[in-house]
Amino acid sequence: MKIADLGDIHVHYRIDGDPEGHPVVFANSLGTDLRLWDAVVALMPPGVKLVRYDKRGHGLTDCPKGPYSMGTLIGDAERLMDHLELKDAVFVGLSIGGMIAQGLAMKRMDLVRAMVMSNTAAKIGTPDAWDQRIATVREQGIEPLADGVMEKWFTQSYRETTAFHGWRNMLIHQPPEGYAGCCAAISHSDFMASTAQLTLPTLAIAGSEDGSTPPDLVRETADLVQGSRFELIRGAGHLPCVEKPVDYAGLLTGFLHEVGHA
Ligand SMILES: O=C(O)CC1=CCC(=O)O1
Repeated sequence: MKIADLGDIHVHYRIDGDPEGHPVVFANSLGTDLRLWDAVVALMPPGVKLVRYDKRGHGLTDCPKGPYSMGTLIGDAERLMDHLELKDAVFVGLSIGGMIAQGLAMKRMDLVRAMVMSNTAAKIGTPDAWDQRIATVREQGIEPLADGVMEKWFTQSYRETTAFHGWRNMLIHQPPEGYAGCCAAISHSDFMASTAQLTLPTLAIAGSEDGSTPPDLVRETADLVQGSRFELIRGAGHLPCVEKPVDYAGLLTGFLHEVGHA
């Protein structure tokens, strides 16, 4: 197991692929840990260094008291990349991970050579809805939210599989403090103005049945970035890397070739 000591936080990360290869960094969504990328990582081409991590309050990373700010989450990604001496990465961010990607690309162009904005937006949800979610988690834990969240994450047919139960368990086993802390970070974030200033190779990916960041929202966000293109994965919800890993890995591999990373 790999843990980075960043001074005020211990961050769990994992490296697969070629240690000397071009870096690809994966940042996952709210309520998930780095296993989110297992199926996609297994399908990546040779010659790339695949780095993933658990954001604060999730997985095996420390869970400091919340609420967290998006700036702190971006700072964690930045400090982890500096710690691992990663530069010129393709940064793949899903949902809140995609918000981290947008913020990091704005702050540190030396770290982010290109980005994948997966199932994300410049602004996700409304502060009222996030406040309600935070209140529920603080009073009752994550379980009462789980069925509603699963309808956003997965299509009906995936929700009938055995594997589905593992993802539901992943959600409800996250520390409530960390989950609520990240909800607060999303609630207060609006990257509309800053993302509109970005110019870098960008692949936006949406899932046709995504109940959290529907395709039109992802497309609108991608349109803010000069150098972006948009791809839709059919038959997938908010986590197409889980539901359609072959399609997802195919898009990612094509993009890595385009930017000279594979
Ligand atoms: O859990 C959800 O509603 C989906 C989601 C929104 C932001 C994120 O990271 O995941």
